[in-house]
Amino acid sequence: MTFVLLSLCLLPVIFVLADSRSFSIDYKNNCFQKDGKPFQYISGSIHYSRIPREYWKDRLLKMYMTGLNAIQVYVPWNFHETVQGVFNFAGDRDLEYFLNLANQTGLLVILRPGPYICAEWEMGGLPAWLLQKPNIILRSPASEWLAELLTKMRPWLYQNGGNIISVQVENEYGSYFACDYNYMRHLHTLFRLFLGEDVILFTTDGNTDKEMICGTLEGLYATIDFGTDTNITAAFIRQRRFEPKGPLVNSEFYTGWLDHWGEKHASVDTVKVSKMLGEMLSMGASVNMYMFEGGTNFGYWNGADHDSRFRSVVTSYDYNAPLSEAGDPTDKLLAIRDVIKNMWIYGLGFGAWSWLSVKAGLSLCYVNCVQYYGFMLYRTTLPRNVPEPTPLISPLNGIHDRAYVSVNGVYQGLMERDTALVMNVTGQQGDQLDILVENMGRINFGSYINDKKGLLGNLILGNDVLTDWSIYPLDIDTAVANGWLQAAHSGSAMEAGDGPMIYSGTLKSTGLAWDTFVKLNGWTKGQVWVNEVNLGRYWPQRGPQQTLYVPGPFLSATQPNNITVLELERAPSHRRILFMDRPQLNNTGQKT
Ligand SMILES: CCCCNC(=S)N1C[C@H](O)[C@@H](O)[C@@H](O)[C@H]1CO
Repeated sequence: MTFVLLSLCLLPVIFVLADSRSFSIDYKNNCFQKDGKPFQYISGSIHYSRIPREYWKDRLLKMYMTGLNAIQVYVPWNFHETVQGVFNFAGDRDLEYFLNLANQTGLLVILRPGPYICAEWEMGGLPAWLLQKPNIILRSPASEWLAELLTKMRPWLYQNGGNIISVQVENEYGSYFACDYNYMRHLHTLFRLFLGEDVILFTTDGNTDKEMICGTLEGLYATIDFGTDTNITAAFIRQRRFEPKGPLVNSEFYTGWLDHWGEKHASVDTVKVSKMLGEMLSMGASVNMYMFEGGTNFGYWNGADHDSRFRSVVTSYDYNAPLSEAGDPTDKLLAIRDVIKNMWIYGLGFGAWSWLSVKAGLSLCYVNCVQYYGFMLYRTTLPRNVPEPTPLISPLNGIHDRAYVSVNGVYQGLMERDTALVMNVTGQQGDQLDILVENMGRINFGSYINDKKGLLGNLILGNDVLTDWSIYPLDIDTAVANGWLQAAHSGSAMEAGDGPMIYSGTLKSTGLAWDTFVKLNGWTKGQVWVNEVNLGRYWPQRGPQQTLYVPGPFLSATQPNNITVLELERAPSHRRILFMDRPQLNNTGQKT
């Protein structure tokens, strides 16, 4: 059976009333229509939650200058409702300001409000406080959040005078084990309730029959996603099985890929990306490039994956994307720009015809202690003398995710989820045992997203089950923001020893506040704050990322900048950190 994939969209002679705006699907001519004329979008993903507000305009302009006519945007629920019932759309969370900038820049918007978004973002965008509810069922309707968000978004719909041309419901739901059509129907009802009947609602799923079968729903336009290792024709044939008519759409064409700690920096070939983009566009497909600008997982916002084992995503979301993490154009961007330019040169512009779219017995985890991110301290005493090295065991793999162990303040070593479930300890009965537990980001994809953090199971020392824990949520971010740590350390030049230690210093202002990249050469693993901003995690010993991006707006050009480093394992005797003019994202395991 031959299959016509060309999506010719001939120019119909329709006069559109000046003040009527519409964006719809033309099922007869297999394309989108904008104000009655054929429309093919060339879009790029950009996540405002990963870029300082001061740089949004810069990134959007660069995307426009590349030739894009649309952007695709995730809205992370936990970014806007970190604490239940407290909605935050200010500053770096000012979504409407971002939409307005895009509008001013001439970019249309494909909005993806989830409520689950995946995105290598903490718990796929779902707020950690959901896990406080016993027996919570994740990926469920989230009516209050959707009411709050979608009510805000309605005026931004294209047909209402804004720039949102379509809205995605959920995210690759077909990849989730549940395959619950009633959940998707409930979301569909909510989206229509708050957004009205006109906006295009769509789904995106991976390029397999199972994913498309479980992720699609009558009334939601089915789109597909795939990268450079895919046969375009085969993928669009699969989409056609679910949408026999209407535009061909690749909603996530992977221009790069994500990095996990300990793995090689991802890289996707520029020639492959530009060649496939050109082929899809010449078939008349609408394409969104994922990512076009990746940005950074500041603070604790990185997610994690769990296939054979837990794998935490690194701080940089550079993604080997056309615009680098710091917003610099790459050769990949230039190649993409040429592809799009050629589309225009051959008169395939959109105006013509577009081709061919806690005094417990057992430790409590984070959310029960009302701390969702970062670090928790679990403290108890040794039940007996252990003069000889004695195994401390997490029998149920209950370390979520890394534990730094000290006895009477002397560092003993570390334990790690999936990979280091036992270590040796010595001490006297009654000695203080401290376990500092680090949350390395909640799983954002697949069946394990209900990813609770902390000590989730008993620890056993020799033959003794350890109990009588005291639990301390460590709000280090507040301590840094209030300068409590500088005061605590002033004058006490502590020896750089092993184990968790806070270091602070100042970066003298140079009259400039430009972008820079901090390199912690010889350090092991920890967290960095510049002034009161938590830059994210560093782990040069494991790589591949060796530097952390420091956006200029985080620095002062006139005042000394406070730098705070929480080193979790071992600091170098020199205790220096470097501020460089370029990133280093591709060295697995630092070469000290
Ligand atoms: C390692 C498994 C990654 C699963 N995620 C996949 S396939 N992806 C699809 C997902 O929709 C998007 O949010 C991103 O998470 C993207 C990967 O960058």
